[in-house]
Amino acid sequence: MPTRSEITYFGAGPALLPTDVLEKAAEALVDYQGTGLGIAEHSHRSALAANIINEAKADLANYLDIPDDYEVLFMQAGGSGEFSATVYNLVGAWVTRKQQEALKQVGDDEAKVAELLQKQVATELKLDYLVTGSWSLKAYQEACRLLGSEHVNLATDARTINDKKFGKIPEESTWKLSKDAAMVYYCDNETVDGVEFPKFPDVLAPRADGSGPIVVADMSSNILSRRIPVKNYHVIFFGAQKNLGSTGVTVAIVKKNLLPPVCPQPSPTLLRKLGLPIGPIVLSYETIAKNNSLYNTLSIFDVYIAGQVLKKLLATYSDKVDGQQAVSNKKAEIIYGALESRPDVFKLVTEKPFRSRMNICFRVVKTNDMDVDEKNFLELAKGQGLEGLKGHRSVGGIRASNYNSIPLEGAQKLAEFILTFAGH
Ligand SMILES: O=C(O)C(=O)[C@H](O)COP(=O)(O)O
Ligand SMILES: N[C@@H](CCC(=O)O)C(=O)O
Repeated sequence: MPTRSEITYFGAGPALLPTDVLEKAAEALVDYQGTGLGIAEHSHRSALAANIINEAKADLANYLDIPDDYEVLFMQAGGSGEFSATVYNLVGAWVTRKQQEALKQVGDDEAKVAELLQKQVATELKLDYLVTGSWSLKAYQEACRLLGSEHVNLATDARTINDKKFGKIPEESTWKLSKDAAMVYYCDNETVDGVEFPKFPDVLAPRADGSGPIVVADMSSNILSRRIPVKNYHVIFFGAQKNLGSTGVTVAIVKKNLLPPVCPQPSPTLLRKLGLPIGPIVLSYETIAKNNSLYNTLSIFDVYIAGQVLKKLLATYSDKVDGQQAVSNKKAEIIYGALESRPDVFKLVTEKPFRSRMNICFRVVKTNDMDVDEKNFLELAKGQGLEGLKGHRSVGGIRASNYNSIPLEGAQKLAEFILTFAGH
């Protein structure tokens, strides 16, 4: 049986966590700070739980330079829960904005306001989706399920320019963005398909006066690995189980102008009148923010692990996320470099400018039987302690997930294995 130190785990999520964080968490699970009780036993409403939440929030804000006009929320329904949460909350915010405008236009007459809003919902309510991989596709499908596809605009579908497969991002000039969309949604890094936006899209940038598209991004699999212009977004969400911590918490970074007092969610009565869906209370950003992430029982143990990972990142990199970004880029370069040096054996799935630094997807063609070659690759890799390299079941192939906890030596070891496997 291999020991932990003999394995480099390239799984896509849940992913490797730093060993010292796990050792400390294991102690905390039995006895947290000499209290005689474990961290998963203490009340989530205790002062120590509040400290853990507040420190994790502050450390995340520090590491990513999140401006003061954003709220950090710990939520619980995973990335998939956020596919729904973003729809409910952003549609609600759109209705509130239109309601505020209608009040100015027709005065305080409830029936007239509702009538005007009904017309606007029918003719103007649109959510824009940039579909560049399996996860943004799922988010798009969820929006269609909740709202009806007449309200969901597929602003771009990357498969249309790549032989019906994901692997490229269409030119921004071809995106069909709606006027005044309730949100423009995209997934910054597609875990399954290995596609990452090289930078924030120019066409979505805010104007000089701060106005512009309402941008929402899923950063589940590349958060904490590069600097992001937080101020360009209204919502950034991510599951913890790749770069942040253990499965069980999902973070939403929400711009405060989506929350009360600026933008309270519409009443359920109004939403019912408008025929719009009413979200579960546990997915309401407003409710979670009002309760400092403790509307209902939260796994403080998972927040604690996330907090410890952040403390380790802050202690390792004096320049915070920039330091990690340099290391992440270097590790990706090492692995891609090895693969690119043997195009006769390895076929990279993603076009170069859009290659994910986090999920490196490729096929192995050494003989004329790819299945056998890939099985062989995985088996030999495992023999070297290189695990978790199997591609997602929906697409097959090989995928090396290069998250923050993979050390530089781990990337080097994989690169050496790649070259040895290719042979002469
Ligand atoms: O984006 C990914 O990669 C993911 O793994 C999803 O965020 C996972 O979603 P959930 O399983 O947490 O719903
Ligand atoms: N996040 C993982 C697992 C997703 C799943 O299969 O549910 C992946 O993209 O590979």
